[in-house]
Amino acid sequence: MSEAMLKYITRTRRSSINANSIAKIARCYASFPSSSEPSDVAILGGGITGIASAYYLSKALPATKITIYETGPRMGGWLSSKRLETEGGSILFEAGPRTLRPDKNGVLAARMIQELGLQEDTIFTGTDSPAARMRYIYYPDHLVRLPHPTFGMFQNLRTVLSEPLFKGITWPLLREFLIDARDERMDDESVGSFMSRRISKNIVDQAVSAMIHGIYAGDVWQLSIKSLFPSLWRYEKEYTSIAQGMLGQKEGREVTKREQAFMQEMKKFAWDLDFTAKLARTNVFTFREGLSQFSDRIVQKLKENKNVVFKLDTAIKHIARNEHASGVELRTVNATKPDANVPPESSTHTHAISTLSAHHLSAIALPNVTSAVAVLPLVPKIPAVTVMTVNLYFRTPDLAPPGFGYLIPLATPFEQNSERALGVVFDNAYSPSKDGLSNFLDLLGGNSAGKVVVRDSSGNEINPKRLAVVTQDTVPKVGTKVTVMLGGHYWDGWPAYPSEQEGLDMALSILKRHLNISERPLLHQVNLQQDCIPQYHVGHESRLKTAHERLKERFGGRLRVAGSWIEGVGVNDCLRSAWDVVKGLQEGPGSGEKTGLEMVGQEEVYVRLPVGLPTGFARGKKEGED
Ligand SMILES: C=Cc1c2[nH]c(c1C)Cc1[nH]c(c(CCC(=O)O)c1C)Cc1[nH]c(c(C)c1CCC(=O)O)Cc1[nH]c(c(C)c1C=C)C2
Repeated sequence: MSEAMLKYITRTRRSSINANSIAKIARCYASFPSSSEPSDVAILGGGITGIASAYYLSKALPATKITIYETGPRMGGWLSSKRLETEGGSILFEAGPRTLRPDKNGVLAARMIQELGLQEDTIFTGTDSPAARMRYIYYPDHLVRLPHPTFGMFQNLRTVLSEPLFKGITWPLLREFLIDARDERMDDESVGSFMSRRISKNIVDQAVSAMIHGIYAGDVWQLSIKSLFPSLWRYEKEYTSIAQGMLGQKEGREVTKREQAFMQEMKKFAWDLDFTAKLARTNVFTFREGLSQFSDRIVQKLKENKNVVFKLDTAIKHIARNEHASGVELRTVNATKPDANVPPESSTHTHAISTLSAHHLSAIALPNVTSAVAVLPLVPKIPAVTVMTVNLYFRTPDLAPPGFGYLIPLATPFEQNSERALGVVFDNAYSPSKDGLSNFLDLLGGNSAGKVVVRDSSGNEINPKRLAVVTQDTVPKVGTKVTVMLGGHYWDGWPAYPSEQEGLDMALSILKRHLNISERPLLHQVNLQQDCIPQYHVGHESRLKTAHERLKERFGGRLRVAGSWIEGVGVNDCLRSAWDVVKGLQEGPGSGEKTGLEMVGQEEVYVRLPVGLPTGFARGKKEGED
């Protein structure tokens, strides 16, 4: 019996119990969902975490009513792909993330692709492609191609010995295993501090800061080593050095029991083995219509389900436990026509999953009373950075070198990066056009008629199926497509951001200086993504633990959280966060203790996987196989 029911009965007992009140109790009992059954769940936020949570929930608990509340007019959040028309076709631009990786949490995206029948629209970029092998850092005044095993020992050695990028890095890296492990009492530190303590400050300023720009657009001197690279943090403690920790993995990779259980669960899925074989050779993947096609397909699937309701253009003003503590109450207004005279609409749900930012959630969870007592925010402050992405398309092909793109480290002199760019993505690398393949594809008609046989450069006949490549851009002759990334931590505390025109000018100036591109772009799109990447600053884990305690205390398991501020900032991490929060809801016992953050900072038990054991999907089985 619920806490609310008990309260009701106690109150009723004080007065006389008669037939009427017994009937009232019975009615009341029937209207209360059993203690923690998630029969009516509100999902706050229609970004990728929100819709993935709805998707997993609708599969795990099909009878549950799900309502997704989204402030904006569309679902998908930061996943935003747009097609721009140009001569003879169109070019697809991504404002936010553009590719996904199949490894680790990527197994969830892979699984959804199969479940949603998206394989035919998936663009796979191979592990042996230029995108996977050729990555660059701009330092101090030119692009440096990073060493890769496929370039051979001689070439790699030459790069390391001749490039200023590697100055003050190579030797400290080799003797890292001699450096003493940290003091036991140290609870966290910045990535920059950890790496300079164990290796050198040069490696931080010249290299690690670049990598951190490419993932978090953040400041290496503020971000937490414990939250961003937990295995490196652990190797130092358990093995006394990073090098020895890595060597230790040769006997079999160590994973937490939680990860092992997740992988085992993923393996039970009835994988299409052709698909997983492709994924095993894939570095990154995307879709014909960009990453929005992925979120759109999830939404389309959800729309087929009569238990799922979408509330677009609906801003949540307030969230609290309802009167009987048997659920949560939301107060919402129309986001397009906010009118102070129209009272907010109220709705009650047995549970809510918030996929909002930590800041947004804390703002709507403030108690509705004017009180002199300051109330602690539900989630302690987790900052976020703003990134401006500038998509550009030039008519001339190959204006950028082959490869994924380049990153700009902190150490790059100001005069080489006065615009404070973080890096540039060469979008052609993962998004091929029909061009180049078009000759082959034209021949295909003849081939299927038995007239023409297509051969590769070694004279081997090419299977026509191999040529049926999915492409994003539809122009007959592809030009150069790049995205310049600006801002991030460099813009922290700025009262205003550059305008679209200023962003465009800054991007063109960077490309002129770094790649000598002076052509005017045929197409461009400037996207200001405000507060798009949460920053896991030093102490992040303890902030999450605090949030867990407050959520538990104030919402008793009725409000759960998921999103990019919890398990990682990538799309795959958001899917994992959605998966985990739904698992938590599905597991009845102890649900009042659950918040979506219950796994944070737990004493982890590690197990060793047998050598070469692949990730969750790679050993998939056909349905019915043991
Ligand atoms: C809007 C800009 C973003 C920057 N980082 C991310 C976004 C969305 C998130 C992110 N980017 C990467 C990862 C690692 C895991 C992965 O999925 O690969 C994460 C969590 C790697 C990455 N960085 C860039 C690209 C194209 C990718 C591949 C994944 C993706 O499409 O986002 C380029 C890049 N991203 C940022 C910058 C400054 C940058 C510079 C070249 C910031």
